[in-house]
Amino acid sequence: MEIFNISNLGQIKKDNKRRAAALGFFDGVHKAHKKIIAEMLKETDIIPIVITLDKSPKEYFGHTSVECLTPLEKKSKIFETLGVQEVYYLSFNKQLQTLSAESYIDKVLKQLNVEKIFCGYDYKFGYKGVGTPKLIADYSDIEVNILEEEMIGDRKISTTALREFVESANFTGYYDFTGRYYSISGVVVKGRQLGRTINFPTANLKMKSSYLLPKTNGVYITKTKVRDKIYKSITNIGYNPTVSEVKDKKFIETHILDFDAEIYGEMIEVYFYDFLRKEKKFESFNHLKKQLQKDKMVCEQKEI
Ligand SMILES: Cc1cc2nc3c(=O)[nH]c(=O)nc-3n(C[C@H](O)[C@H](O)[C@H](O)COP(=O)(O)O)c2cc1C
Ligand SMILES: Nc1ncnc2c1ncn2[C@@H]1O[C@H](COP(=O)(O)OP(=O)(O)O)[C@@H](O)[C@H]1O
Repeated sequence: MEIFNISNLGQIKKDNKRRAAALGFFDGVHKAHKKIIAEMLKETDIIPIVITLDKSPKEYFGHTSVECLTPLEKKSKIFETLGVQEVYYLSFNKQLQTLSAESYIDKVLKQLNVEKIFCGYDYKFGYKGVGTPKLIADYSDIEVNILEEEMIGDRKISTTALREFVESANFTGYYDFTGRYYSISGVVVKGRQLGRTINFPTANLKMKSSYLLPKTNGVYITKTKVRDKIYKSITNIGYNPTVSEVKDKKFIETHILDFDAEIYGEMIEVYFYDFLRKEKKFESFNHLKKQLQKDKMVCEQKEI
């Protein structure tokens, strides 16, 4: 799969390849997103591509980073496993924000020889979001395919639903709506080096992107992918009140079961399965150690 980071629309070069494009922001890549992509992939004689943004308009207008479910790298990996051949991340900058809906069709869709588009019923684009799938059909010869609202039970499949699932630690809900357990990736960095002194080394995660996290600080039953293998793990999100008074920076650290290797600087991925308990301030480090032994036992016994 090829990835194109487009900071200026002039970078999109005309060629003679015919394309079908899935359009949208795709945060979380849920089952409705996957259906849009699957519909596109039924077109076998034409290159299947995704055209999306490098950041959400909300992030652009709010001038802050918004925690997301699938930062670009993760999103790209998912697109690749689904069979997408090209992804275009358009920089959401002044040029794109002020581009009229018609110019978007001319400078992006037509320039890429897009013959068919696939999108959700609520897809909007162009300056002030006035562009709709209907406008594409009226303004061009491009075939427009719209996926109507998809439900699971009585709930609409949406990124909003996924965000609620993550924040409230409803990881089975997230799984049901996406087909994947929620995961975050990061590099292992040095901490206080205390964990090993109680036989609980804990890999401290430094995330490259800003992920949405469960709201409650505490311990989660997780699995961790390290060096291409997956292990059970117990992961704490919080301020480590037993060893620290300050609350300026949240730590995410995981003790990987049945694993023993130095992994500083390596990339790991933590998949969330269940909430175990809230983070507590213990009387002593030894009391924390006893609790960690219990946490580990629960994790060992849990079928995940
Ligand atoms: C599964 C797990 C549960 C934890 N629970 C708590 C807790 O309830 N309270 C707390 O203060 N710290 C908790 N911690 C964080 C520890 O304080 C921290 O891992 C320890 O101080 C070692 O830190 P280090 O990696 O910087 O050496 C937990 C860590 C893990 C991995
Ligand atoms: N089972 C394990 N789980 C997590 N980290 C492990 C494990 N075995 C070895 N390690 C290594 O030990 C480090 C954590 O030890 P710790 O004493 O908590 O140090 P730090 O405070 O730097 O995190 C990890 O970053 C990793 O390199």
